[in-house]
Amino acid sequence: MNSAPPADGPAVDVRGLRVLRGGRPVLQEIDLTVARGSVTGLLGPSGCGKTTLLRSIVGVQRTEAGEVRVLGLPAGAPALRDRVGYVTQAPSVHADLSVLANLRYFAEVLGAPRSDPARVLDEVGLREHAKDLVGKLSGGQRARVSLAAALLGAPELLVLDEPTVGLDPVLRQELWQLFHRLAEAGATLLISSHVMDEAARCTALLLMREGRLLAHDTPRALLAATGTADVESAFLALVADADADADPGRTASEGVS
Ligand SMILES: Nc1ncnc2c1ncn2[C@@H]1O[C@H](COP(=O)(O)OP(=O)(O)OP(=O)(O)O)[C@@H](O)[C@H]1O
Repeated sequence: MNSAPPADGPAVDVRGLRVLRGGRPVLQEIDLTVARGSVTGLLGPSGCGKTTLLRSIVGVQRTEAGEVRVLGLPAGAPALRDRVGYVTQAPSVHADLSVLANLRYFAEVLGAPRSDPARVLDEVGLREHAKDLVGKLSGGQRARVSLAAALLGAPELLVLDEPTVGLDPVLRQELWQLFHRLAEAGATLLISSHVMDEAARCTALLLMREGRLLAHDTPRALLAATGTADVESAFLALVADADADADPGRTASEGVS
């Protein structure tokens, strides 16, 4: 008999994930869970594999090995379509339609309530721009239209790829407040960033480097474990540890030279 997936398991459960892109391994031995209701930050330098990991979680990335489960189901399962919202780095909204027309269109496709476009417009602070053509908006405004589209239907998991890039500090702060409001209302947020100072705003952190997970902890526990005062220093300490583990001879020879 098929039992229903547990509603209290992790929002995301990744085991032994390995991904090749262009014939090269870009994710290796990734094991992680994302707790329901968390605001989890996925941090790491440009090119370390953040987007590839997010794509694997939303089920649009071909994987080589391992298992990715989302809300108890295999990543990309049709039943997850309206339960997972995904915002890519490139705006996925139509430039030649107004903001509201875009949101009405996506609401229709998703079968979201008719009142949803107005609700999400308010949430991202774009109500005054409802009638503007998306193509005439600023980059930051366009990014918020993509975010609004992902909020339609109130998905349980939101996967956001660098949602605050190019936004001014006030807007960034407003968006982080929105992320926490959504989490308090029961959603789970997985948010990538290469800006380490955004880490402190997360309830959990995944630190990545060169296709591997370096750490998975709360910001506070990470600072305590590394004896550092900020996440950037913690990251550098973890990198130094990982390098020493990978090449103990280097540290030893550095010690005698
Ligand atoms: N379509 C592709 N074909 C081949 N290799 C790719 C492709 N897309 C990405 N890669 C490679 O995969 C690796 C991981 O890329 P990915 O976009 O996941 O990193 P990222 O951490 O999200 O980077 P950024 O912060 O710059 O967006 C990089 O080395 C990149 O060059």
